[in-house]
Amino acid sequence: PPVEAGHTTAPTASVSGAPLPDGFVHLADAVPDAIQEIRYASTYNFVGERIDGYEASAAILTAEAAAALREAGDILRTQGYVLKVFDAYRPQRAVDHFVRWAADPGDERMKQAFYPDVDTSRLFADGYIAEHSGHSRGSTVDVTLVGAATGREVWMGTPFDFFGLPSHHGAGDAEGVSADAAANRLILRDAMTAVGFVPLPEEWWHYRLADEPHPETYFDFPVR
Ligand SMILES: C[C@@H](N)C(=O)N[C@H](C)C(=O)O
Ligand SMILES: [Zn+2]
Repeated sequence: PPVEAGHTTAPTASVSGAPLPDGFVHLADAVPDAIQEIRYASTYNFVGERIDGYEASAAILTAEAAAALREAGDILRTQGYVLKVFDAYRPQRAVDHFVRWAADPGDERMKQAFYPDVDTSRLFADGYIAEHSGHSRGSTVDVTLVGAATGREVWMGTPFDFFGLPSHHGAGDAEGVSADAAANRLILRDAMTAVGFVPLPEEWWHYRLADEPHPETYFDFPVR
């Protein structure tokens, strides 16, 4: 997957080879045309290192979430887009890694790229990272659009995991988000909500399946 210069990708996904808990699927099997760029399996993310629990660069979801995502992909294909997934199931140990990282305010190596205007100490409090994340329940996904004809990511006004006001739904001119980018966010949001996902107000890329099968369970099996 493409990463910024100086950063590394993770080992290649084993895709369907690795056994998963009952009810979970590899997206490479369930939604094969979705592009994957699993940032927490690489060093190009807001921490700046590969995140605990990501042993492969693979997207995993509950079967229910994967089926809904597939439907969203079907809708978007008719409009000339394919989905790109940055994160899906996230082990609790990965979230714990985020918590440990945030407790060390001296480690701001990725601040300029990911949270230039937000103090590390505010990232959890302001809703950009969760100590108990829907991702760990297996039915939440971070996604964007790629043009089917161009193969290029559609501009959404900020990059993925840019923590700050410009990433909020409803951001516009005042936050430096163009009308085109705002319209692109709506294309994604309309497709995702049509199939049962709910957006997160603070992050245009983050969607949780409303009718998730494990609403109380935070899983910790590794991504492989
Ligand atoms: C860290 C970011 N990609 C994300 O998913 N944030 C939400 C709030 C979460 O951690 O669940
Ligand atoms: Zn997310």
